[in-house]
Amino acid sequence: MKLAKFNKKAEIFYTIQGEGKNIGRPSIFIRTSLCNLHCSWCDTDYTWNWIGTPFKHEKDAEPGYKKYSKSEYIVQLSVDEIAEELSKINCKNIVLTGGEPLLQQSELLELMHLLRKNGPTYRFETETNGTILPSEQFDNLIDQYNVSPKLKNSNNPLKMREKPEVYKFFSGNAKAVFKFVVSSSNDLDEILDLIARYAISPERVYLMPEGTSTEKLQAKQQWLINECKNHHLNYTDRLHIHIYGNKRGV
Ligand SMILES: Nc1nc2[nH]cc(C(=O)O)c2c(=O)[nH]1
Ligand code: SF4
Ligand SMILES: [Mg+2]
Repeated sequence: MKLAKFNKKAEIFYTIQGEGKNIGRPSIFIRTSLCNLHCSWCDTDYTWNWIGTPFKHEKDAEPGYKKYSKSEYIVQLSVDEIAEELSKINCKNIVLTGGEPLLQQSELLELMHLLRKNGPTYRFETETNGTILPSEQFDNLIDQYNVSPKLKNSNNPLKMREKPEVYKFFSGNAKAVFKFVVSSSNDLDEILDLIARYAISPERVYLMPEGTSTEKLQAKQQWLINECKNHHLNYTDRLHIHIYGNKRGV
């Protein structure tokens, strides 16, 4: 499986879930590489913004920002090697993230199989951008989908970011919760429109401010919480940013 490479090793880390329904829960994160979308504010751009690709990123304006080389930012690990890494950590809540983890769902399925066989108390969550259908076998093993539909503010073309059959699948799946990244007040109408069109129940929706610093998150907090109250949606912070800052592996 292709995982994000960090300090010459696979980006597998034990921390607390910083976002959404299980905020605060001790969890092991496995960060897969590769993504099928290219959000201009993505904070894991080292999983997709490869040298030679035409994708734009907010950080293009920063002096010294460079696209990534696959050999420096991808590490290939077998399912057995990943299971071996996980066995060293005393935690059974696994969060599959990326990039877009469902691009490698057959390998992740194998990993979940293997882990459950050896430890039936393992629990699996996957983060996903909601554009790829999980297989029936994957759906049988996963416990929770954290679906994060991408909006206009991500700068992905509509045809790539909104896959109606996939949104319908997740809307009808009781294991799915939805997490919308909110950049500005312009995003609200678009979110409410998606919730209405796909009949997503409000108690399964989390609105999360976009930002990779406490200052940026707090600037949106009061306003966004008011919108959550108005529309009976949940607010979620990005707890790990407040605790650790914008760092990898936390
Ligand atoms: N602590 C922590 N919580 C997270 N929740 C979602 C994350 C992600 O990058 O997918 C993430 C992450 O990178 N760290
Ligand atoms: S879908 Fe997620 S990982 Fe992919 S570019 Fe967007 S924010 Fe980054
Ligand atoms: Mg993240």
